[in-house]
Amino acid sequence: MTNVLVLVDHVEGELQNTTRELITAGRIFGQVGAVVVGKPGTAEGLKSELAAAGAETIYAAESDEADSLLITPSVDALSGLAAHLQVPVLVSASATGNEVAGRVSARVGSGAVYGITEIDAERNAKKPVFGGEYIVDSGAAGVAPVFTWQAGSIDPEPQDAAGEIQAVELPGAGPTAVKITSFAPAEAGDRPDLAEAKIVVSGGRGVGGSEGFTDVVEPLADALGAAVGASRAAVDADYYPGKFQVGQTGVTVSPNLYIALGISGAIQHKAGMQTSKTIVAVNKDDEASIFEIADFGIVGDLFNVAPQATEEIKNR
Ligand SMILES: Cc1cc2nc3c(=O)[nH]c(=O)nc-3n(C[C@H](O)[C@H](O)[C@H](O)COP(=O)(O)OP(=O)(O)OC[C@H]3O[C@@H](n4cnc5c(N)ncnc54)[C@H](O)[C@@H]3O)c2cc1C
Repeated sequence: MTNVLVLVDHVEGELQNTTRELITAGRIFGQVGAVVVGKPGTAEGLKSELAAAGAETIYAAESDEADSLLITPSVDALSGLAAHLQVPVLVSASATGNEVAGRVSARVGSGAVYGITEIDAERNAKKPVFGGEYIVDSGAAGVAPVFTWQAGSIDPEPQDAAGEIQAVELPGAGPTAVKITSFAPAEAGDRPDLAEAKIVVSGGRGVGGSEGFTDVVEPLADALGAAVGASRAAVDADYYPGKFQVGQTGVTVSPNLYIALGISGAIQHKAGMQTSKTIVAVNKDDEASIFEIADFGIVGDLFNVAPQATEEIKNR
């Protein structure tokens, strides 16, 4: 029996940590069914990890073209299962996950709530709004409400489960389906993925230029094994590439530790990092609004503070 469906995030068969979070959060409803969409054999490859994470059933929605049809196979698999089982659906609150959620909820005629950080057994969810200034209690009507889950909102708690695989048939691609004809993997580098990183070191306009990122922000990030982020002002000034922008129009992060270097703390920046567990800010303006949400604030020149921190961390 499945009491909640979770869409499995994987990259070419490599399980993403968000799935462990979704399974942990979904357990509040009872038994978790994990939906794997991918090429034939993907579910078998993920079976032991998903069972260890707590998936009772693994729905294998597999086809040779599953990876080349954008999100359509995920929507087909989830909406078919959700309509049949009539249970809530949990998906990551990524750009892809949010789009899947919207389409599934439209197909099954149930509501959707985006970017939640908590949910209870009665399907009441909490979600931060206005940059985390307020927490809204939200519900979604219908037999199979869809919720997108903000990464980093729960610590995964593995719990052995059966992980029994059940095949799910995917409809073939219709004539209007968009097909991906080739993939060119982005250069990932050695740092952790920004959205999933446990520690993020971000630089703002105060970093002063791309060399400030190379000489100050990146060394601190590397000493901590952290991802690097940037404010929009830093991105707009070409200090750092746009894919690293944190905030309302960038990536939303919720790491254990967020270090803001030379960032003023505009509401649009806070929107993407305010739920971080511990926030450390370095700013030479003691009235910068980033200090309102910082757990530790250092009023000082980041070019003095950050390199000292880097050296101290390296010496430990
Ligand atoms: C629709 C919309 C969407 C937006 N989306 C985003 C978004 O997703 N992400 C985002 O970040 N912004 C976003 N913005 C922009 C946002 O409003 C701010 O303009 C931006 O966040 C400011 O970036 P900043 O803090 O780096 O720059 P500034 O506000 O210029 O702050 C720089 C800070 O650095 C400090 N500083 C300078 N030199 C030093 C030094 N040597 N040592 C220590 N501190 C120093 C200064 O005191 C200052 O506080 C958005 C805006 C709009 C209108």
